[in-house]
Amino acid sequence: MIKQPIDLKQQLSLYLVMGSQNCKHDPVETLEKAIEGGVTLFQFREKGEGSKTGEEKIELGLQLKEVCHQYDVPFIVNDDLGLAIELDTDGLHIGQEDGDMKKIKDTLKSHQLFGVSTHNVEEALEAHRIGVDYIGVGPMFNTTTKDDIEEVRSPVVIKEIREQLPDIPIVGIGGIKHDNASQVIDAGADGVAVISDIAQADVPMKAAERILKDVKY
Ligand SMILES: Cc1ncc(COP(=O)(O)OP(=O)(O)O)c(N)n1
Ligand SMILES: Cc1ncsc1CCOP(=O)(O)O
Ligand SMILES: [Mg+2]
Repeated sequence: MIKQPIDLKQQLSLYLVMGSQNCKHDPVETLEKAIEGGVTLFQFREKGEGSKTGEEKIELGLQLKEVCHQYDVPFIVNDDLGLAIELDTDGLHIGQEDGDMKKIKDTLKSHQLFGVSTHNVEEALEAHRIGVDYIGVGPMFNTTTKDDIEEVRSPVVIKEIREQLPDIPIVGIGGIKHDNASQVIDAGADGVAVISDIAQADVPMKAAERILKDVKY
């Protein structure tokens, strides 16, 4: 367990979401270099074609958690409540289809952050009512990284959610790159969540630095 963030909004600034299937280079090295480039939060999303399962997934999760903790970056796991408990992660991120939000929240330990994906104002209001720590909103732009995405929303949906929920920590996701990240921040997000622009980069540290320049806090 690491110290919980002093300011979660600040920790959301540059949220790297990644599994081994997303990486051009070795995932442990990719994460380390990306953190050196400024990544502030990490989500282990080992999912889809080419991803690891079973013991291999657990082993990689442990290695990535260790890297995160060397740099005081919280380690969040995607989808997998069992893994979040087993690895005693710093948090869990789930989507609308990933289970009963309230029950999952009640199962997590008090130090564990709870993030939920939302696509519109109604889902965001419900997540807020349940008491999630932050919401992911997307897809902001076109992406080929995830097959089963909902329709592209654009940063306008963040503006709408922000008007209703002035204080909730928000991170945008989906097709975010260095040349469009500022649109997401300008709409009211506290940060951007990124997969391919960092994990597929030739030099992940430079890619992270480049996006971070557009993310003010
Ligand atoms: C920060 C963040 N926001 C949204 C998502 C997407 O979650 P979900 O809709 O459950 O899809 P999968 O990632 O599980 O395929 C996310 N992972 N992180
Ligand atoms: C996990 C996820 N959820 C909504 S879009 C998306 C994929 C984001 O990947 P990329 O940053 O490569 O577009
Ligand atoms: Mg999910």
